[in-house]
Amino acid sequence: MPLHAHKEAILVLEDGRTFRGESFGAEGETFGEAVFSTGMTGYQETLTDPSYHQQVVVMTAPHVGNTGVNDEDPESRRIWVAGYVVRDPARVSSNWRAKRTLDDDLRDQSVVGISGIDTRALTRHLRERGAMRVGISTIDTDPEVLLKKVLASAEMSGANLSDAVSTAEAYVVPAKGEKRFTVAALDLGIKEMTPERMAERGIEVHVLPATATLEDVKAVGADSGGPDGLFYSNGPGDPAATTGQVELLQAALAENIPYFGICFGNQLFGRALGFGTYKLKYGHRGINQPVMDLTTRKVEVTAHNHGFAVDAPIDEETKTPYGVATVSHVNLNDDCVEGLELKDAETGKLKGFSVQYHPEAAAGPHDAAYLFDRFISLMAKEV
Ligand SMILES: NC(=O)CC[C@H](N)C(=O)O
Repeated sequence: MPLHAHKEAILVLEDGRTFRGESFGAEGETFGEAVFSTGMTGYQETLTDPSYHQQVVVMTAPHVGNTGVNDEDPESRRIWVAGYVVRDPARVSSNWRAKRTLDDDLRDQSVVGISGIDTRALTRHLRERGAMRVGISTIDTDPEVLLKKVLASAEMSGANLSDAVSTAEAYVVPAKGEKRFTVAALDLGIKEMTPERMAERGIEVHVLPATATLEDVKAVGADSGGPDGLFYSNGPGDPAATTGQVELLQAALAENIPYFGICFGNQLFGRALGFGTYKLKYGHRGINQPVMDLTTRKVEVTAHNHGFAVDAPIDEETKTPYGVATVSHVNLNDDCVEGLELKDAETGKLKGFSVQYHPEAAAGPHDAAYLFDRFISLMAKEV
């Protein structure tokens, strides 16, 4: 199926750098934080990851859309990226699962994109200057006009976005096979593959809205004494702008509810333990990031999507009101904190852990899937 006829489009960064191309997906105007993803596969998973809410994603892979869009790979109910930037969109979808083209899907979901851009130059610019606000427009292609609007658009620092992407109602993902544990999972922007990975290990997952209280958490599995564990998902926004969920986690830790967190859930775990968070220059987004598990010294190749990180000392124990915290994983590219662990100060038993990357990684790699088994061991009190 050929691409639709496309209009002239313009992309303007907040520092004034301008790129011209043609519209891809919906026509119109959009704003967000410009970030780049180095994943060569998994564009459907990227587009539908709620953590990308209010971000304009630049794909470094030059040819995007080859396998079209199917109904199995979305990570949530819709596309969340605020805009999409590609070099060369595929003109045909070549996959037996494809139901529509990427161009059509972006149009149907009113996602404004731009193609024909020198994405290598744009990525190099973002690497050198850092992630920044951007606008894409097919409505007014005067860079001066668009720049003014970009400068008036929302910043990512300080943005609290979880409520906007979270589920309105709690729901249950049943355990597959024999049910072993019941977990309360706070949806801060959860990806569908996360409860799935738990369910296939015998966990009944009660997904709760981001606004859930300690009572809501404790009501999960109340007939068998409350939840076996608490999980915090990935999600968009600045972890420093969140207080309610940090306090909820502190209250849960004080009650010794075993904890597992992914990505935003790692950052909020860090904050609950008293660490700060900071904005990375341009973040980690892709599926080939090398991370070392500091306990085993084993290196995993992992999927990432984060622009913030936890500020915690590596190779040092930190005493907290909830136990002793340590950094469990680091990124080998930039030594950034990629995982945290909390142990009981007296018994040395694990109380909670979290990682900054994505062990559920629907588009792969699956090196980190062992972390879901670790959550099982934590709830079974084996570690
Ligand atoms: N995927 C995530 O959970 C991202 C967390 C946070 N919004 C960040 O950008 O760092």
